[in-house]
Order: sequence, then structure tokens, then C-alpha cells
Amino acid sequence: MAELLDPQTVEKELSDLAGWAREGDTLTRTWQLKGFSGALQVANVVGYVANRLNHHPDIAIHDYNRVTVTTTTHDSGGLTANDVRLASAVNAALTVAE
Ligand SMILES: C[C@H](O)[C@H](O)[C@H]1CNC2=NC(N)=NC(=O)C2=N1
Repeated sequence: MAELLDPQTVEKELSDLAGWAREGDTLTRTWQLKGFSGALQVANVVGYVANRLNHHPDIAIHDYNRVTVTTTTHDSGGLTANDVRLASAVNAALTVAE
């Protein structure tokens, strides 16, 4: 089971995770796209990355053109390196997709 990250470590990791923020025991980021199709595309990229990493966030498509991704490590009951890895990989994948 992945070890929980202390708050200082989370803040340090967030400095390298553009667009992400801590909310309680989660990391979260919202993208606003041109429309629903763009939001669907982003959700699919996130889903692909999540399956490759075997670490699955909540993915919400809302307000027709927004996607909010929220990750926490259920097995550990909070934030772990797995969440940081997912956020970093999602940022990398979406940079390519932009
Ligand atoms: C056995 C367990 O389901 C797997 O290790 C993975 C699957 N995806 C997961 N995703 C998330 N967000 N947290 C987990 O603890 C987790 N565990």
C-alpha cells in the first residue's frame, strides 16, 4: 500500500503540477474546453492514462465544456505518490493533445 504524503511534500509536488490544487485528501484540476466534444476528448485521454497507471480518478464532464479530475488513493485513504504520478502524467498527455 502506498504511503501517505505529508502536507509539506504535497505542497512541494504541487509546485510542479501546473493547474492542480489540493482539496482535502484529493488533488484536483479543471479544464475548460471549446465545447462538449473537447471535454469528451480530454476525459478519454485522462481515462487512458488512468488505466495505464492503474490509478483511477473521478472524471466529471460538467457545464458542457468543462472537465474536472479529482484523484486520491483509496487503498491508502489519502494522497500518495500515485496521485502525483497521475496528475503529472495527465498534464504531459494533455500538453501533447492540445
Ligand atoms: C487493487 C486496487 O484496486 C488497485 O491497486 C488500484 C486501482 N485503482 C486505484 N485508483 C485509485 N484512485 N486509488 C486506488 O487505491 C486504486 N487502486
